[in-house]
Amino acid sequence: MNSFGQKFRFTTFGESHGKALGCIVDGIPAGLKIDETFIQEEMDRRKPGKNAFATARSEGDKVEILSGVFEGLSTGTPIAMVIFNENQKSKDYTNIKDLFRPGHADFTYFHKYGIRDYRGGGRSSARETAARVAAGAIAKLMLNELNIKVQSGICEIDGIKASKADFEFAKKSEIFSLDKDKEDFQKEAVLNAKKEHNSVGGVALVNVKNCPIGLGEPMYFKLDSQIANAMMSINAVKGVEIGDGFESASKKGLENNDEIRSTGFKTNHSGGILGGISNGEDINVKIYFKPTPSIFLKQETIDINNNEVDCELKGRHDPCVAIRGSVVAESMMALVLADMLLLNMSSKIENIKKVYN
Ligand SMILES: Cc1cc2nc3c(=O)[nH]c(=O)nc-3n(C[C@H](O)[C@H](O)[C@H](O)COP(=O)(O)O)c2cc1C
Ligand SMILES: C=C(O[C@@H]1CC(C(=O)O)=C[C@@H](OP(=O)(O)O)[C@H]1O)C(=O)O
Repeated sequence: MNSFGQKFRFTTFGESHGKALGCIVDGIPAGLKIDETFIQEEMDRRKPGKNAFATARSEGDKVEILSGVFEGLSTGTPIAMVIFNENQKSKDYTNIKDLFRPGHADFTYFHKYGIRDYRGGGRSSARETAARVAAGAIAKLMLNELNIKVQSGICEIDGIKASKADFEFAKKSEIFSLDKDKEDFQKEAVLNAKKEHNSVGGVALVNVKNCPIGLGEPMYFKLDSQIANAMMSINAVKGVEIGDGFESASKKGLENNDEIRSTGFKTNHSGGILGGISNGEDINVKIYFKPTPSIFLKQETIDINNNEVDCELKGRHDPCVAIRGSVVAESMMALVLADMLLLNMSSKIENIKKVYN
């Protein structure tokens, strides 16, 4: 078992078809107001079974706080939260008991551990990300105290790219699309893939406003390396871009540099991070999700005895994991920033103010 973070630490437990999942969050200063309504709102944004664009598995994802909170305030001791599974229906998964689903973690889990919870992938199911969102909500409550805002949305589905990033619209969109004009095309792509028993990939954008200058350790715990680590730890994430990301490699220096004025940077190609340290501009990160591996088309695979067999899946699956994945990415960003704030607070406390406003 491992945990995430150095000062704001969390670890999760539980399986998709087990009794419950949850997390333990440690390192939160005492006296933080723990708004349970806000935690639940965050859970509701990610939870499955809400609409045609998510898996049909219906879960309430109600969070119960077991420890670390007294009279609505954090006590400075570990906060444990539990979410009971309600809609496991493990009989749906008997057909995958002995075979490895192409694109999923079955093959590697089996070979690494010699035992595998085949009920929907067990620990490898992104059901685990419910617990991350609960932990991320606590991180957000801390960030809110410093007016640091983390938001996200979908900028691309099946190659259909948003040409704007309207986070207010994304909050209302069923698929969290950042672009009102592209939303219908993106939705159509998801529904078509679903109709064809297939799946599509997508890209989420996470944006941070009011991040103070100075977060990030300059060598081995650079802010961008920690963000990349956090995002790549989410199921199905295959790439992370900071600022202009991969496009920077094909630009000239003059085009890519962000010129500096007394009022701040003129542009933000760097995505708010220079030398592994936040520069006070918005942090922008793109997260690339592959298409859902569990699809309902016939595929070739092997079973645990190395026999070549056909794989024909049943069950309930997201047609596009990027949609709910964007909420998870937002939570992971909040967790990284909360950790970095606590890590850098003692030496950088005087910098916990935005210089340019
Ligand atoms: C929010 C979210 C929901 C997901 N839902 C499904 C799903 O319904 N079916 C599925 O096969 N994979 C789903 N995945 C992806 C798998 O969990 C993931 O591909 C698998 O664990 C293998 O890991 P890897 O893709 O990171 O290599 C989901 C991922 C996320 C982030
Ligand atoms: C249940 C959730 O998502 C699940 C993520 C997932 C996967 O393979 O990642 C597979 C499906 O469920 P199961 O584990 O039952 O096969 C999704 O429904 C959830 O997000 O709460």
